[in-house]
Amino acid sequence: MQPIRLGLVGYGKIAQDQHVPAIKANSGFQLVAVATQGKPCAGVENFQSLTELLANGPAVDAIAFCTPPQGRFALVQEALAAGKHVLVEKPPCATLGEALALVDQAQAQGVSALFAWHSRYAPGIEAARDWLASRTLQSVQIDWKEDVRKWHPGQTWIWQPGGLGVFDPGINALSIVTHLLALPLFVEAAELRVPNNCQSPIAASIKMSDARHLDVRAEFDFDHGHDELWSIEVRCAEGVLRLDNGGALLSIDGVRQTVSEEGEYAAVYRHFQQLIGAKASDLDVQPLRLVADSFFVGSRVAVEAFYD
Ligand SMILES: NC(=O)C1=CN([C@@H]2O[C@H](COP(=O)(O)OP(=O)(O)OC[C@H]3O[C@@H](n4cnc5c(N)ncnc54)[C@H](O)[C@@H]3O)[C@@H](O)[C@H]2O)C=CC1
Ligand SMILES: O=C1O[C@@H]([C@H](O)CO)[C@H](O)[C@H]1O
Repeated sequence: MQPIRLGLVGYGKIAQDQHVPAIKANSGFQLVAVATQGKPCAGVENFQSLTELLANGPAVDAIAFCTPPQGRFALVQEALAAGKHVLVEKPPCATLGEALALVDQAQAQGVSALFAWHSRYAPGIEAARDWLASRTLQSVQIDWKEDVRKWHPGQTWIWQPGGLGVFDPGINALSIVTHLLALPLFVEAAELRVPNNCQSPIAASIKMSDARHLDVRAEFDFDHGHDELWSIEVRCAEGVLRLDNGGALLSIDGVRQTVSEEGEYAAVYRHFQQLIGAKASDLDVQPLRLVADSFFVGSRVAVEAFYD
């Protein structure tokens, strides 16, 4: 079977760290062209824009998007209009409206599309979801804290409108929790702590609940120490489930559980390949809705300026 000919737009940090290695390790894909505004990708044809890639580049079946969320909507629209399958990094767009429009356009075009919530593919997530399915949940505590200087060095877009600030990593925790829980979550209150030289928060506290009044709390921090804290604790009547290291580690009542050995991005691309084969799509906007609602109801607290 011929490999899926893949173009990639936005050869930046995550494309270099995760996407290109995962593509190269999956014989179902062949990376044939890159469109980027930064350094070129070795070994493939490079273009300054998606438009140029589509017009003058090699034939592609699918496009992976690793650009910042601002401006990504028009790029994905262009690929869909050209009949390409699309894999879109999180968050899918800068606004919920854009994401919903992409859902409709992908369906109308009859191509496969994936909003790639990469943290949902962490090794412990499916085992955690299976365990929780038959338990009586009482509360959820999310602590998602990392150093923006480590994970987004020099990236000014993240502090601009649409860049989400600390919700850029925090949305990963929301993508896990919305995958683990059976009922939709609602934002009851939020506090967004915004540096006085930024347009998006550096830290946030969020209180959420569901129709059964489950108590879900989240603490996000982008100015954390070098050792990340990416943990989710679910207290149930039957015991306590913890996901640590972004979902790579799962423990139940303090006992470490056996989890998948597949990495996040290997699983993301395997899923994309399966969707294309099945002429299907996977386009969940719930994590982005929770971020939007946090911005709607969140109180703003000005904090000291942030400098990279
Ligand atoms: N940095 C990280 O650790 C992770 C980032 N992500 C997500 O991946 C996305 C990108 O993040 P990073 O790679 O860190 O950002 P980045 O700033 O390192 O890379 C973005 C790339 O897109 C290119 N670009 C921007 N506009 C373009 C356009 N119109 N056409 C072609 N290329 C364009 C830039 O030249 C740059 O190379 C974000 O949505 C982020 O949330 C996901 C997982 C981890
Ligand atoms: O999606 C993201 O993941 C984190 C970090 O790379 C851990 O995976 C990053 O801040 C955010 O963009």
